[in-house]
Amino acid sequence: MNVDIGNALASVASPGVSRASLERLDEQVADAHERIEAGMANAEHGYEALNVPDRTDPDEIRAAVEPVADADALITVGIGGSSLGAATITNALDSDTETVFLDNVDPEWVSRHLERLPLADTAINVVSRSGTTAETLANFLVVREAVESAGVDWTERTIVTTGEAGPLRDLANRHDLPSLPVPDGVPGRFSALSAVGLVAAAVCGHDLEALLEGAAAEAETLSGSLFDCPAYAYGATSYALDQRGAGVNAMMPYAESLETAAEWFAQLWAESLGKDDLGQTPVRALGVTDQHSQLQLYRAGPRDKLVTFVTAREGEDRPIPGTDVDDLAYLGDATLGDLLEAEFEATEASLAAAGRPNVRVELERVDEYELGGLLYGMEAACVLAGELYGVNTFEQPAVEWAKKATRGLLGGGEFEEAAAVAEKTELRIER
Ligand SMILES: O=P(O)(O)OC[C@H]1O[C@H](O)[C@H](O)[C@@H](O)[C@@H]1O
Repeated sequence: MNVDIGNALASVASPGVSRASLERLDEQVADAHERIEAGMANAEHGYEALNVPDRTDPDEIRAAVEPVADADALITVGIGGSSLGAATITNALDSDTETVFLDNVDPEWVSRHLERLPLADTAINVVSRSGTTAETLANFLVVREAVESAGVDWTERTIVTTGEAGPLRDLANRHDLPSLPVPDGVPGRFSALSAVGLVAAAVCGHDLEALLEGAAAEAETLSGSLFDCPAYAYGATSYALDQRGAGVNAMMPYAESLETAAEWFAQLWAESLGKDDLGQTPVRALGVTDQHSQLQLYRAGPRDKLVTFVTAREGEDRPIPGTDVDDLAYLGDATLGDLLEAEFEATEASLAAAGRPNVRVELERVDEYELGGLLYGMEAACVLAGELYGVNTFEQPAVEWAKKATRGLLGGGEFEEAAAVAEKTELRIER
């Protein structure tokens, strides 16, 4: 990926970061890079995530999915980091295999999918690093029962990706299911380029080598200066803008296929950096659609936002048919791609003209290689930002509280968090 931070400079935007400040920040980037390199070299928890492209074996993943390679549909049961990476890849790329991601326990929605899908020709991809996540295990039990009721042997259609030990690992062993490990030391939100994200990609027939090569090429750019490394340029600029008041980071891909990438980014940024009263709030937007809903706020609302555009330089195009309506004639000389690009450039310029900081992340096109680069690049940007904030990027203790409370409420043990639910302060206004 390439990154253009010109519209984040103080000469353009407020908040903005001056060239001189960036140069000072670059000294901290050099120190952070040293720390990151050492963490990678020693396979330390979290830093190991940046070694994933080197450590992932595409043959092992393809062998595990071989029994379901002919599936017409794929249900991935997982949540957060065990779903969003795979969804980012498969939603971005074209495939004949329909993909469904059960990352919610809304019963009506789950049932609707199960009633609609051709269960006899559907593969099931269960993913949980811990193997204990209630939503994932509950959904898996529901899917398994539905598949059994359809007269299908679920053990022949299921692939498990999980940690070395835990209830899901036990289940995979008991039924002799094809299973893959979640690499050690790699938190879920950093695991898209391991089996966690690549099983779904393999079932859909995507090029795993290209995904990993794109990521490896991005890894090659990691260096001690933000001016030489697009990922660090993005991480450092986002951090610097947050320090100057841009506490919101709205990611706005100009490609429908990249909408899920903004969701994946939101988890990465929020769970990794949101701690110790610090962190930048990720917001999901989509170009051009959200020009007609959120742009007003981004251009004229509080000066607390960085807008991150993600664009692809080339892609499939489609001409706009001509018309004899005079006022619409200009459209007939263009393509949908021309319109998309013109709208992107106009939006970017409109934010800059209003002094609102924005950064452009450019891909050549939306394919496996470029996606691998984007996923890896944003992960590296996040790790760098975590170093600059001085937070523990790789933990998410605040998420655990609600997990314990939920478990307690369902009778899964004694948790003081569950008791706190009953203590809610009320001020009800009723009709
Ligand atoms: O992969 P799992 O162990 O099932 O975890 C799934 C997700 O749930 C947790 O609550 C964490 O906050 C996420 O970081 C994680 O990606």
